[in-house]
Amino acid sequence: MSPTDPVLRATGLSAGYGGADVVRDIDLDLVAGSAPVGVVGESGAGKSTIVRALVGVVRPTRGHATYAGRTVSKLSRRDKKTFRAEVRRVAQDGLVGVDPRWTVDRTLSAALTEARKAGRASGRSVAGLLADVALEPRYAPRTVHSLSGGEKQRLALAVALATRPRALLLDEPLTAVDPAMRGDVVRRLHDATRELGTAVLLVSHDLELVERLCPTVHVLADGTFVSSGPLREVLAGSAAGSDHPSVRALAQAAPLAAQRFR
Ligand SMILES: Nc1ncnc2c1ncn2[C@@H]1O[C@H](COP(=O)(O)OP(=O)(O)OP(=O)(O)O)[C@@H](O)[C@H]1O
Repeated sequence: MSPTDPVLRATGLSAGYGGADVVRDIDLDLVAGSAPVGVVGESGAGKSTIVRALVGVVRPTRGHATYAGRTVSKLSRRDKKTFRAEVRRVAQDGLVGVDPRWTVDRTLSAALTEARKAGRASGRSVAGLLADVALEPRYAPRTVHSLSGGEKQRLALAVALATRPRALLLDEPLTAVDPAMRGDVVRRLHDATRELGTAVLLVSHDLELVERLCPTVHVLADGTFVSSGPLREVLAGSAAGSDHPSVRALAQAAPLAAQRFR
């Protein structure tokens, strides 16, 4: 695979539930080392469904998701293991599969050991991972269940970073992190993913967060990407497709953000 080939690609991807498509004809490239890509759109538009289809949790009804050129839904058992280490999804409810009785230190040490076994060692330490998500060293001896919602979300990001992922799919990753803290976390996450060469997809309602991290965004409406470009241009109405009613509604629903970007 050449460095400019997409790690993850959706081509004409349609997917949904119970035989009804929620998203249609989605084209998306995530290239290692390139800038993060954002997806915004109203609640229920299908943003999470795109992420689920990219990781193979939801099977496309048309088109496909490919990982390093291979169809995600047809990966062999062995390739799936590599896929899970190299493509990490962090959703709102964050810490899936983590024992809440473990300490933060043990959780991250275990993630680093797994990464080494998978040949994905990043050279990071527990302290480095904590710093990547703006958690202070004093959190290391704390048990996972004692953390606040926002701290758990940051720990989930640190666990994902431990495997030096080729792609990180972030689905509302910082909803519980207080707004004052969010900027710092985003800055550090941005630096860490750039250093690791990780391709990032960010799905969020938080336009400020998307604007900070993603030079390019796609607006999802009626199951398809109706407008794409820098968020500033999308909200100001000067990007391709940004005269779509759903894009105008998005700009109106976020008047402060739209004003900031004007
Ligand atoms: N497991 C499921 N079975 C049936 N329908 C589902 C399932 N998961 C999601 N849906 C429906 O698919 C549509 C898209 O859901 P999805 O979670 O992808 O939207 P979203 O844009 O991420 O929404 P939000 O911003 O509120 O998280 C919604 O109408 C939702 O009710």
